[in-house]
Amino acid sequence: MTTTDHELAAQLAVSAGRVLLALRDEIADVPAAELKDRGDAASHEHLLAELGRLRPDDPVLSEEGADDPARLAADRVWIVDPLDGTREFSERDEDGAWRTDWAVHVALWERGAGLTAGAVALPGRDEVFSTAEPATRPATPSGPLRLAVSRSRPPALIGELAQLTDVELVPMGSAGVKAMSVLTGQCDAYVHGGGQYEWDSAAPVAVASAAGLFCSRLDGSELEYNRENPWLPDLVVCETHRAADLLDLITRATSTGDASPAPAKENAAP
Ligand SMILES: Nc1ncnc2c1ncn2[C@@H]1O[C@H](COP(=O)(O)O)[C@@H](OP(=O)(O)O)[C@H]1O
Ligand SMILES: [Mg+2]
Repeated sequence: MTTTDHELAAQLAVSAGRVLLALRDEIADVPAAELKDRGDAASHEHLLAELGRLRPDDPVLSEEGADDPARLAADRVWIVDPLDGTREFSERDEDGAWRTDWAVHVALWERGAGLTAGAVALPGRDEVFSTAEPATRPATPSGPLRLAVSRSRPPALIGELAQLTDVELVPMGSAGVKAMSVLTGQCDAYVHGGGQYEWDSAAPVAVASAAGLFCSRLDGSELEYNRENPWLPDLVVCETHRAADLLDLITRATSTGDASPAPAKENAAP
């Protein structure tokens, strides 16, 4: 039986997560920097090997690999972040348990259609969200807007939003974990500005969109993938009915200026 792209995205995100958990068990005592580097590399190698075996004609855009110029002419490109929330993967909480707010992202982009399949695995929680089985966001009680926000580098924009409306900030690591927190109802929105790359948001946006959530740039424009420069610095994920009000709020917050200039590319083409 052939595996669909939806199923493959989910299987690969889960199997890369297993590689990461096994590696961390094996080398738990190494310094955090080494754990991060070896985690990034092991998951990347696993994903590249499996995609090479199972989808040999499709180029891959990975945070951890040299950019493959062939992707710009390809009709199908896998966009993967082998370990999103790398910092959190290497850290323990105050009780000494490993943090669980890190993810594996696997997405498929197709020419003319955009993101068509994807999966976000949260291996530390034994969870996977994918386009194979789109989830439905549960109804949540009304109250302050619960915003998922970076725990290590919250964008200036978030402080400006908090001046304009009643918000509850919910800090956590990983773009995938934050986007999935909107899907599970833990948060009402994920708003990010100031920097990110296509691999940080591709799979979360594929999964969130398939589940009926609204996803766009901060100015409400479409998120575009497989661009020559993978810098994609901002993002909104929320329920559809909140989108107009939230984008209006973001416009008012950013009118005071939260410019996010593109840095030099970190994984420039060879
Ligand atoms: N200002 C910025 N510039 C570049 N990347 C950023 C960024 N802010 C967040 N990111 C990336 O987005 C992901 C989620 O970050 P955060 O948890 O802080 O929200 C992380 O991916 P990686 O862990 O894959 O590097 C992080 O590197
Ligand atoms: Mg990332």
